[in-house]
Amino acid sequence: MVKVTVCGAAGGIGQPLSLLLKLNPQVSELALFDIVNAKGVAADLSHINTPAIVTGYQPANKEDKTAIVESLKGTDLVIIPAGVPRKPGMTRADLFNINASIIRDLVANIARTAPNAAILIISNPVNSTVPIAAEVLKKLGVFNPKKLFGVTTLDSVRAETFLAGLINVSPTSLQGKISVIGGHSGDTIVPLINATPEIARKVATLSTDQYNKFINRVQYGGDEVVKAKNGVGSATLSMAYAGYRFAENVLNSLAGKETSGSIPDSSYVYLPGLPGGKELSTKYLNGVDFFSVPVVLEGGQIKSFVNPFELLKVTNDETKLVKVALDGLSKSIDQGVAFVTASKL
Ligand SMILES: NC(=O)C1=CN([C@@H]2O[C@H](COP(=O)(O)OP(=O)(O)OC[C@H]3O[C@@H](n4cnc5c(N)ncnc54)[C@H](O)[C@@H]3O)[C@@H](O)[C@H]2O)C=CC1
Ligand SMILES: O=C([O-])CC(=O)C(=O)O
Repeated sequence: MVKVTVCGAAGGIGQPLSLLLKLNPQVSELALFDIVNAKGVAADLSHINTPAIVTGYQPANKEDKTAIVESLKGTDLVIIPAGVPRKPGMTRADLFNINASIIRDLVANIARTAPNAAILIISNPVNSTVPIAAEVLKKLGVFNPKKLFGVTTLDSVRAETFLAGLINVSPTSLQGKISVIGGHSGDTIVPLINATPEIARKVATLSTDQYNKFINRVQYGGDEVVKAKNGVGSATLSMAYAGYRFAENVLNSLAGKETSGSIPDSSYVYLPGLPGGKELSTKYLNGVDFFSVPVVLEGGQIKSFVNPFELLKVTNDETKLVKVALDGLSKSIDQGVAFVTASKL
């Protein structure tokens, strides 16, 4: 019996993500929360002949807290794609002003109603919204760093797709063979494509220009979609796929299935809360505490992480990318932490 709650379920990501969750036979209850149209989406999905019972929760007005509380009661996993997406010309950081308070308030409700749930944050800027969530959970005394995940899977999905085209392999075959670490925006995204000898041999055939273009495309893949959608939003379908891929990892771990032997999917996490995480942060990350690393899951939470610098092959070029990433990350993390410090919960 697993209950999953999606906050922002009626949005561009929320709808296809909820569809994919409805198809998962492990999900017994799917609670859809949104400030608009959650009931409509729930009614629609509820006709699909899979076991999950789908319910929609929508507040009657701004003061109404019943809907969010009911959607969260007894939930095992909360996935959050609530908030505004980018328009052309905006960076993810430009979303902070609106999305920071949305995440703060949703996570405060989770802390009070479902403190043991695993939380997956999709809303941007992920580099700041995850620190916001962590600070809220800390302030309310229920922070479990093993259960807070920033969803960066779309960066891996893009890296697998774009690299496959360059080295002539099937994109699917690259899952678990390469890795993406760091954060989730522009130059904080660091693809590690030499992690396994088999792929590193093929990568060695790429020219410097091909390599640089590949890195840039993964780092700015989000902009490619924002531009193509031309004012209508950002990635939704590929994100729903990526979010589901990570959620499925969590669901599988809840069902007792072990993370497979290849490199597991990364997530943006609070390292000092994980065994060996503070050492990783101090030794390799200049004290930056939030970072996306491959995570091994067990029972719906993080069991351990793969230290990329000790267990995966990180080249000199990739080390330089990490240095650049740390700069941007520390600013975004500080901004998120300061926001919650100044907030009344
Ligand atoms: N982590 C990642 O890799 C990615 C993150 N994103 C981010 O995901 C977020 C959502 O994107 P879209 O689904 O395209 O946007 P959207 O505008 O289509 O949907 C957002 C939904 O959130 C709802 N919402 C707003 N405030 C809410 C609240 N307080 N509680 C519950 N629901 C609320 C809206 O009513 C709407 O249905 C954006 O911040 C976007 O930047 C998008 C793509 C990739
Ligand atoms: O680019 C955006 O704003 C949405 C996003 O995070 C992505 O597509 O990676």
